[in-house]
Amino acid sequence: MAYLLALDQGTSSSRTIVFRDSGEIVASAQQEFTQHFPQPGWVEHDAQELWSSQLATARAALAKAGINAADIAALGITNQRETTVVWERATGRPIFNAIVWQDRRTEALCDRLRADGLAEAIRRKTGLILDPYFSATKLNWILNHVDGARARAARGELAFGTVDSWLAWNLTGGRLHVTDVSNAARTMLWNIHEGCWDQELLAWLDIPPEVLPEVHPSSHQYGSTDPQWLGGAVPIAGLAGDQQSALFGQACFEPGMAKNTYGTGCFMLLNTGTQCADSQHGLISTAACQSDATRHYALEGSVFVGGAVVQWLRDGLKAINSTAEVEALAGSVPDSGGVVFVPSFTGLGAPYWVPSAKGAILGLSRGTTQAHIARAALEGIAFQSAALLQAMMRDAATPITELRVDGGACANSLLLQFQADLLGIPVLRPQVTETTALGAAYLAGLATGVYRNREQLAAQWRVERVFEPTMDRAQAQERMHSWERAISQVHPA
Ligand SMILES: Nc1ncnc2c1ncn2[C@@H]1O[C@H](COP(=O)(O)OP(=O)(O)O)[C@@H](O)[C@H]1O
Ligand SMILES: O=P(O)(O)OC[C@H](O)CO
Repeated sequence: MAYLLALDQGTSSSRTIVFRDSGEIVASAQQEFTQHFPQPGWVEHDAQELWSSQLATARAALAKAGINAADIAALGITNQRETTVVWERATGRPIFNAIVWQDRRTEALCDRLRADGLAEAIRRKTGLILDPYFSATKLNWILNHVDGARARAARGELAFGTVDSWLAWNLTGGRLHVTDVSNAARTMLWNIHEGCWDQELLAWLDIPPEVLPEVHPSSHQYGSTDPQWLGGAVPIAGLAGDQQSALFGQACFEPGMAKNTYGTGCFMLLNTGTQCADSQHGLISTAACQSDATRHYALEGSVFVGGAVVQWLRDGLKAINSTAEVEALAGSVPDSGGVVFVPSFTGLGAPYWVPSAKGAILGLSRGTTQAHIARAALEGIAFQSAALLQAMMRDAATPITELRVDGGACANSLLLQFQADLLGIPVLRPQVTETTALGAAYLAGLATGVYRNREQLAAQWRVERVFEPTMDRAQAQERMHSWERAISQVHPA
């Protein structure tokens, strides 16, 4: 029996999980960190806090499991993607807060690139829709706004990385400046067809190549942790963006298999195999996890506010004391009473792509209570995900017959039942819903010989509950229409 350690650096919290090679959870530790909102539409994290909270949870998880570094076969890192860190190579100090994927400050730069007619060329090279979401414009912003950064970057004094790079750098005491294909694909600087940093993109985005990390497959022997951190050297053998990692952890290895992760945002990914699909319906193409020289791809729909709307019910509206309470509150009324909640607090992502959209609660009446709003908030998560699946079904070569789900908000059965009702296909919740972390553990285990192949991993996937659609299809369609009407009010065409 072997143990694998997964470091899962998410948007809302840092988490570490110790897995047995069977995929069973042995112990876990989690720590929230500060969200900084310096201006409307801006979202930042303190990169040092990301690292210190991640390290604290790694140590705590090992202690809870009663094991030490020598017992760990390998560790994998998975992370919130696109979030951009720039640090000094000499000192390891970040020169600015991490600019988080949700941050919209680079909208004007995106508009300029669009006006220059570059959106389509960027989409062809990267699979991405030109939007502030991705790292490139955030990196450009840091280089332009931090005193002296541009000159220092050109001299090779600065390193750029997504959060996986930043953690790998710190874990190895500054020996490794690396990332994997699934993270590189989110920067908008990586050519997903050729598998390389793209010189034209670097020129358009004004990024000096000196800042870039080395890129490897997601399952790869990257190096070892500095013994000072975990009490011994542990091989780092997996890096992956959290959503591609979840696709891997859900064992969606065959083309046509899809998963939706309900975390801070919602991310639906469909495996398209070795074919890079070209979406006609507002989805993006992205690199899936890679374990050898063969490139794999996924179609993705990204919803910027998913479970975060429940945090807003807790922290903003103060309708609940804990996120777990939302199910009981929403379940205390039979329906949303005509309320539709569009939770686009940080713009609308796929398939609409409206960076400037704001959230809205529509259909209020004298009878509306917090319970109706809570229910409409959960429905808003499901409506956004259903719009993604509809787009995916139109784009996909093969029909999607079921949806595997995971992430913090998938604990909510009311949400998943409504999701199945809207979609008209079964929604499958696995026994291990920490599939993001599991994917990273699997990638690390594959690179170090703990596992032989993907088939062995697929055999370990177990369902906990299947949510079958029960709603009449005409009613489901009418509900989707009410959602689309609300969207057109938030964002008049
Ligand atoms: N019972 C619940 N119902 C709905 N949402 C929930 C529930 N429990 C947690 N959440 C939401 O799930 C999110 C956390 O999920 P998680 O997968 O840990 O996110 P991340 O990886 O983005 O940090 C939070 O936004 C939280 O509000
Ligand atoms: O931290 P999560 O789970 O909300 O995931 C964030 C995504 O990676 C952003 O693209």
